[in-house]
Amino acid sequence: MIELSKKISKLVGKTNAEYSLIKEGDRVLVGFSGGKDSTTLIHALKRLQSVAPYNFEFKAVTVTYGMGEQVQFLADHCKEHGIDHEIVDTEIFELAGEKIRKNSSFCSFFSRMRRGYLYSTALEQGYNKVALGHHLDDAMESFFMNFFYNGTMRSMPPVYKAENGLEVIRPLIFCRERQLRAFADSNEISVIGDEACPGLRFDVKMPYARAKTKELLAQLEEDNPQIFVSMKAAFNNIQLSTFFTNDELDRIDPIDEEA
Ligand SMILES: Nc1ncnc2c1ncn2[C@@H]1O[C@H](COP(=O)(O)OP(=O)(O)OP(=O)(O)O)[C@@H](O)[C@H]1O
Repeated sequence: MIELSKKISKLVGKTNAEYSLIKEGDRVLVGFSGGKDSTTLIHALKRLQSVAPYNFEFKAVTVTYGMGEQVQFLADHCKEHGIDHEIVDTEIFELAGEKIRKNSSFCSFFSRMRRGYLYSTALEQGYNKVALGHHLDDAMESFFMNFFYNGTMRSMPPVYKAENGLEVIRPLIFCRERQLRAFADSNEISVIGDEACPGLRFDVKMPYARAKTKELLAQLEEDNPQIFVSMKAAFNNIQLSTFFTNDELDRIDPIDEEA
């Protein structure tokens, strides 16, 4: 029997309610890589399905890249736990060699292509939402990577509407990565490692920015264990008029913090 911690199921329930992620009648396609995050996600949704006062459907979908990946064990895992599952086989790996844009990281190329297959499968099969297993550490890392290396301030919202009309939801967005790792470990579920990005098989630009940012946040958290609490609060407390965007400036600042 799979044990989902109270903490995770409470966080998922709360996030779901606060952002109206899943509602009555929703059909949710879940991106299931077999990593610890999306493995937790399918079990968290299974649990939500059993306790929520409304009905919704979901199916786990695994996209393969055409690299001869062995994913039958993921189908077996879902079958064992009564979760619908489908494998979508693609040739992304072959395409990557030909089509990758200069200076774009291979991991982001794979991620974009994979997302495309998840979207088209959802649309073809009448799903209205796509759920992904991103968590709070992902949101913060992504924010700081963009901040430090890409000159933009952006992160990962709990929900957004894609151009094709699908809603993309992230029910684990307030869970810490270590909680998801603990879930997989304590249930002795064999998961695909985080280094599974197929881009790492090419001798090209590695995800240096992510590794550096992860390391930095871990160091900062050692000194200040509350740092993620503060960062999460900050994401709900954005004061646009204190930045440099001309259109957002108030012009009159009653308390000049820097004075
Ligand atoms: N091969 C795949 N097939 C289907 N969905 C995927 C696949 N790879 C990733 N996803 C989805 O995209 C999300 C983000 O992918 P990313 O590679 O950044 O995840 P990760 O942090 O390694 O997560 P996970 O532990 O779930 O693999 C995953 O949590 C999952 O929902």
